[in-house]
Amino acid sequence: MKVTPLAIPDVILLEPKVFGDARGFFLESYNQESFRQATGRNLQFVQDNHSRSSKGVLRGLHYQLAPKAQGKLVRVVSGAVFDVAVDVRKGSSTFGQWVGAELSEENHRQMWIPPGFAHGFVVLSETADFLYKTTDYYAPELERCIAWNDPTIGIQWPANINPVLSDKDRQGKALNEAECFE
Ligand SMILES: Cc1cn([C@H]2C[C@H](O)[C@@H](COP(=O)(O)OP(=O)(O)O[C@H]3O[C@H](C)C(=O)[C@H](O)[C@H]3O)O2)c(=O)[nH]c1=O
Repeated sequence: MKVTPLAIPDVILLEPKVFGDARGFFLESYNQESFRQATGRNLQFVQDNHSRSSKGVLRGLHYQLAPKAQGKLVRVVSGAVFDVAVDVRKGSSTFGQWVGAELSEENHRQMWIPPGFAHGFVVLSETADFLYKTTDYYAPELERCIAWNDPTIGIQWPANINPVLSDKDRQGKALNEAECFE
């Protein structure tokens, strides 16, 4: 597996080995020991999620506060998205900074987003199936949303997106008003 820490090195891009043959391909989408070696974290994931979105849908920027902060291991099995993580840990030297990468069925990339980061993505293809594992359970009462276009974060989303947002995401808070991690 190829392991690439991003500009905020806690966020890691993982590219599993793909075994192609005349039938198609095989890859290990998750291997606990490989993940531990790649991230130095021996984690238990407790939930698998799957969302399907059409082109231009933007989901995020979401995170759950402690004690239900979620680490996420995300991937795309059909289509393509631009995936983003934002450091919302007040004590971090990279607080308010973001990293992003294109995840797609073609590149098989996965992104490890630790607890303490807001997460979101925008769909680049006609549709995208987004699968991810989380290290804690869904806790809506602890879920928070930061505005996708907060100028103090300054995410460089792909050009010309006109995002389709949920009501919740349309009401995302500015980072300086949001409840963050200490
Ligand atoms: C996240 C979640 C949602 N739901 C229910 C709650 C709603 O009735 C429905 C849609 O939820 P929501 O609009 O919050 O889904 P997304 O906008 O895809 O939210 C996710 O999108 C961003 C990108 C994330 O990183 C989070 O994992 C998560 O916040 O599914 C559940 O039952 N369990 C869950 O774990």
